[in-house]
Amino acid sequence: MATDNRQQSTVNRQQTTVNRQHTQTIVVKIGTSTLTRSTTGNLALSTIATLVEVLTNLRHQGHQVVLVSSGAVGVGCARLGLTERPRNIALKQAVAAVGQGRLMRVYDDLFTTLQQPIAQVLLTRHDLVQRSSYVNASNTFGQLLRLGVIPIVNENDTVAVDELKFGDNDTLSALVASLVEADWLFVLTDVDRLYSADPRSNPDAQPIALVQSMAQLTEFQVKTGDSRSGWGTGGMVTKIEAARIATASGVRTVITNGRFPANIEKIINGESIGTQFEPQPRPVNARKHWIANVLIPVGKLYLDAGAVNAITQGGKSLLAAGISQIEGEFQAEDAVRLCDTEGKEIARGLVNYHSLELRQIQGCKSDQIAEILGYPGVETVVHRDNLVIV
Ligand SMILES: Nc1ncnc2c1ncn2[C@@H]1O[C@H](COP(=O)(O)OP(=O)(O)O)[C@@H](O)[C@H]1O
Ligand SMILES: N[C@@H](CCC(=O)OP(=O)(O)O)C(=O)O
Repeated sequence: MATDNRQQSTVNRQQTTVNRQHTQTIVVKIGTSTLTRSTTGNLALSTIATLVEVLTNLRHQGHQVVLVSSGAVGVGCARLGLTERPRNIALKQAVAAVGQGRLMRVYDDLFTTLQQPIAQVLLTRHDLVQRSSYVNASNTFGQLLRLGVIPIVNENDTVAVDELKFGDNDTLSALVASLVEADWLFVLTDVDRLYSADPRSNPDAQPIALVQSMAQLTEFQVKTGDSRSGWGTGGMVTKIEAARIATASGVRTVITNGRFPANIEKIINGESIGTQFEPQPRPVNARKHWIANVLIPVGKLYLDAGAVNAITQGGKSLLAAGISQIEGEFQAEDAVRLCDTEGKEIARGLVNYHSLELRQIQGCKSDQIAEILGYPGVETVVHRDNLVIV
């Protein structure tokens, strides 16, 4: 009997492994340069139709799929006869409102032809920096995926305020991939892969097939410049940043040409197309991962050598006594960078004091805090539960 149970549990384990291999969560990001024709600004219908077919096929194979689609501004411009991306924020936000509806109409028509339900999810960074709405968004994605729906995500451009913007959908796609604990993130663009330099201006740039760790990019001497296609926003810089966030969340990331969506399936099946970034182990502590990768640090604390050592080697909380200098204005519970004496970031965390209070108690012993501030403050400036070594 015991042997039977053991055999059954081995079979179950094997079954789970097989199921896991078969059921993967795949996030695909498509940029404006792939969605639209650069000459007219019109939608590249054949590319979009092929993408819709590929994503629906992946669903039929049992995978969970999320599409992060840019294009609201580009499509809105084409609809309104504007020939370049508006710089004025209010105009851009108005144009995005025109384009987003049109974009979803096209997706819904195409996916409906294949009986694939979709959902529109518009997010701002603000939605993800609040821990409660981050968890809420995660639950909503979970439900949509269990219902077999393909969520189509974009930044909520019409309401996003400058300070709390993703700004580019590459970063948004990485944060979504992390949120849904994806296995794959495909960043589709108008070049076939990452090169050692921008291939538009450097014909000798070398293609890069595999990046095992982000440190290798320095080794390969990758240059990204600030070049981007006519309608794109981030260029290669934001795609690499997306790969950094996603791989740190345990998500295998691929940069590849969006003109051939069928390559997505080939890549999942092991073909070497595009540039693949190998994932790190999935973080065990979701809250610390959120602090390190989702929050935007608003201040900088310089620490003395003793504090650096206590935090990095001793796993201790940060005390006021170890702070030598403070940069920026922040509220209690904002994210701040913790730096060594040279200004190199060593950790990130949620600070327990307003910057004005912290300036009064920096360098002081914890038992002096109550007297200086006139009320008993907390002992730690950044508690170790809210602190992540970077
Ligand atoms: N090292 C590099 N390797 C590949 N492409 C690069 C590199 N540096 C810059 N680029 C540029 O990045 C562009 C893609 O970014 P972008 O225009 O923002 O596209 P998307 O609209 O797909 O987000 C490419 O057309 C290319 O010219
Ligand atoms: N939210 C914007 C996306 C901007 C953006 O990141 O564009 P892209 O560089 O083409 O992926 C839009 O829908 O136009």
